[in-house]
Amino acid sequence: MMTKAMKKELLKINDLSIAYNTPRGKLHAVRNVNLTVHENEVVALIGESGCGKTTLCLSIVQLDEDNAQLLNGEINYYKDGEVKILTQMSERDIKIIRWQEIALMFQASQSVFNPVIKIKEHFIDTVKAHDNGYSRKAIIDKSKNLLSKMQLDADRVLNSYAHELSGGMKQRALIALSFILDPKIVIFDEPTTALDVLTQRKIIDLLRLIKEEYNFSIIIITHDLAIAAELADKVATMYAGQIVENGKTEDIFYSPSHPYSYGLINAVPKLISDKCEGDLSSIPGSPPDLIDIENKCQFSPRCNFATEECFRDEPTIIKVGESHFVACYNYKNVPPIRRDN
Ligand SMILES: Nc1ncnc2c1ncn2[C@@H]1O[C@H](COP(=O)(O)OP(=O)(O)OP(=O)(O)O)[C@@H](O)[C@H]1O
Repeated sequence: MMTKAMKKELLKINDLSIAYNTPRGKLHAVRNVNLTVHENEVVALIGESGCGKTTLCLSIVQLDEDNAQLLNGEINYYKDGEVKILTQMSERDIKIIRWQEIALMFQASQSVFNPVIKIKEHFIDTVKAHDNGYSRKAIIDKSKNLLSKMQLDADRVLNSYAHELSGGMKQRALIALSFILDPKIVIFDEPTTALDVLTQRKIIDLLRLIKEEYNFSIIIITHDLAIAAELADKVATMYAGQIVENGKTEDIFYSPSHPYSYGLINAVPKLISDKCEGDLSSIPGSPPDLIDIENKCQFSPRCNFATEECFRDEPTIIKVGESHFVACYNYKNVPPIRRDN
């Protein structure tokens, strides 16, 4: 059996910085990010809106907006002993990687379904676009299998138009679609946001089931820390374009070392007990303007642990434990999360 320590690296983001060109100047949406995703690992990206999570994920498959600019760094994808530098690939080559190696399901993904063609044709088109030589029958069989795994009536869904399905059914059909080419990584950006609580619960349970059966990695962006706590092996907290903390899920949720992670988790007091509800809005203040970035810890104006040096210099990320990294001068002062509250 392969232990966690032996897991191979699949994706490696090295010192990545991305800015948006705006009329006010460069908006630094992703700043010096390092992140590794291993085979079969679930990585959750957490942090308030506007911290750079979506920009980071879009850059993995070069789907950034036109005004986005890669300032620095690279993203490596490892396959069969070879490394592919995603950030240097031509549009033609990256198109082969998308869906086939790295599938994406973004916030607005439900609109991916063209309203005038049946769901069945979306599965067929996606496979055919990658020229795999599958017959129509083979694609339908595989689609049925995946849709059934998502606990949908496969025949009905395949023969429906998107508007004939509920939001939860569409979302499950999309998840099935994202697996159709056996990708090695699936990126989910807020996969359950627009859904009611019961449907959210169901989708998370199904994701966990499908995850147990297939061998792939997940990067999940979520505002819902309960989802991160439940699904992820590793959590990266983003703030003002940076990963300010990164570690095993247990470390982040029970012994966070960054005051921002601590604040996010404390904003959801029942996170690790049976009531997993809450949002990320309860840390006073708001993230900084990413155009005029000062040389200081970006979280310092909102931080209860800040000292003089936090306002003088931006801390770099350092190792504070096995697989645990943090960018904070005062990480030692951040208390563990109490489990009994
Ligand atoms: N096309 C764009 N042009 C200019 N600025 C942008 C563009 N897209 C995003 N931004 C800005 O980049 C920053 C990072 O945004 P991003 O969407 O990556 O954050 P996020 O953490 O994913 O937030 P959310 O959860 O709301 O999607 C924000 O300040 C956002 O306003």
